[in-house]
Amino acid sequence: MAINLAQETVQTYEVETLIQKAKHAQHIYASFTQEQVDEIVKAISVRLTEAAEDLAYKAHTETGFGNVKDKTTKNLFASQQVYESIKDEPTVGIIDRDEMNKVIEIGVPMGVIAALVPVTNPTSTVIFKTLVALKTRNAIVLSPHPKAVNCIVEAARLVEEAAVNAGAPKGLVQVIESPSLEGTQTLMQHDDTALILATGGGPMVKAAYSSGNPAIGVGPGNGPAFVEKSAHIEEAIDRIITSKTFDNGTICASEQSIIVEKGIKEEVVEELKKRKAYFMNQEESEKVSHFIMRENGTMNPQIVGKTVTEVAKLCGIIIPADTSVLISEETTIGPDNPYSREKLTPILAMYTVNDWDQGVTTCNTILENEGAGHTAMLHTTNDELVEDFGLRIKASRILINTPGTFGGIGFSTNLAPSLTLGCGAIGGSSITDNVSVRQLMNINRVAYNK
Ligand SMILES: CC(=O)SCCNC(=O)CCNC(=O)[C@H](O)C(C)(C)COP(=O)(O)OP(=O)(O)OC[C@H]1O[C@@H](n2cnc3c(N)ncnc32)[C@H](O)[C@@H]1OP(=O)(O)O
Repeated sequence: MAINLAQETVQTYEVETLIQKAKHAQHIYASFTQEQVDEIVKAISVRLTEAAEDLAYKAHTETGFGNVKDKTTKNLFASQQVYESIKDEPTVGIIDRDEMNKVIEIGVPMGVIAALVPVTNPTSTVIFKTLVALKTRNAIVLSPHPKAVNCIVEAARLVEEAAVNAGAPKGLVQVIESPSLEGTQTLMQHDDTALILATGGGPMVKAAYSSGNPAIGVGPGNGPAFVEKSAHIEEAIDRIITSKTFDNGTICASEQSIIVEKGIKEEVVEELKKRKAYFMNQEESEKVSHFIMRENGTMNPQIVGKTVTEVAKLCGIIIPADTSVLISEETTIGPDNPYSREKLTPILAMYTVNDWDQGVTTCNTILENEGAGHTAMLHTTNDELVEDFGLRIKASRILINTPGTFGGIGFSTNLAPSLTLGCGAIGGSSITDNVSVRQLMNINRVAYNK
């Protein structure tokens, strides 16, 4: 007990030191001009683009999740696409003058951002969160998931180095190198923490919300993909398989179930089989079901981000070597049916519905079970149904004819490119936006008498 207390005190002290270093650097940085800030952000983008593959390799080796090729793409998405989307955005001083309404907007930094970094997308999340934090003249303290510390520390080191070389004050990017519950809580509850960006497992996100500081948290996803009867089936299945297999399913906007109208089911199944989906029989489904969740009701890290072959081996089922995803046909939705929940691995549930209305209801029941406010997909060629789906579905990102993984993060859609996706009030979040620079600065307004 005495040893634990001593360790906790050391960790609290370390975190306190990191926050003070970040705070000091941010005070200096707050006086930087837009041009200076933009040079720094550009330098980070260039350096982290160069390092994308190496960091992907390190993230894969350390976590055992996903694969190097897709992690490289995720890193490049953060260093290039996120950068492109923010580079011309004004964030310093007067950012807008509305002459007609006589309102002037002024961008003000928040201060020190506390950023939780998940094990599923570690290095890409570091690149994303540091870019948006530094573009808005904030400092950032990163709290790594304990199983991805080394790659997160390395990514943060490269960001800090690039920033300093481009003229930033030392200390804007800090990392907790020995993460612990105690240390993370100290960070989240600290008076000098301006905002928490919490991406990760449910308990961590809840802890962020109860810290007493403003927080933007990302709840679980559980995206249903509704293949409606007018859908272009070959394209729809191509999108779903590409999305679900990307980095072995680690993106929270990825598809978790397919909802298909019974009139087109046969064609959909045929197309899925063409794309090497493996339909499990009841016995196989039962075996795999025991590995999806762990006893505490959260996702089992043994299957997260693994290849379909690894999952099959672990669960004791035999599948063809070229299998893309495992599919379990389901009829029930609820906390006790793991197939109806989030599975960040190449496993999908499939539900058959009679018609459009039942399909929409099924999507909502799945989201109410888990993932409310996150993401849902519709595959259709009928524009009228798109609006009906949009009006009825309980998701912040309602994606049409696009892969969930890429559509949700703004890679294949025009949503803001982001790796932190708001889930709205229904998902326990204050916003439905894809987080970007707008959510990381305060906007003061000068307003004249009408
Ligand atoms: C856009 C996007 O795609 S974001 C994706 C974000 N979504 C997710 O990460 C999915 C939800 N995550 C999970 O379910 C889990 O993290 C898993 C299954 C992926 C991994 O499980 P595990 O390796 O067992 O880690 P788990 O998240 O349960 O945390 C283990 C411990 O690390 C701590 N921890 C987790 N994240 C952090 C963090 N960022 N900083 C400090 N500590 C952390 C947890 O509090 C927990 O502590 P405890 O053991 O004292 O309770």
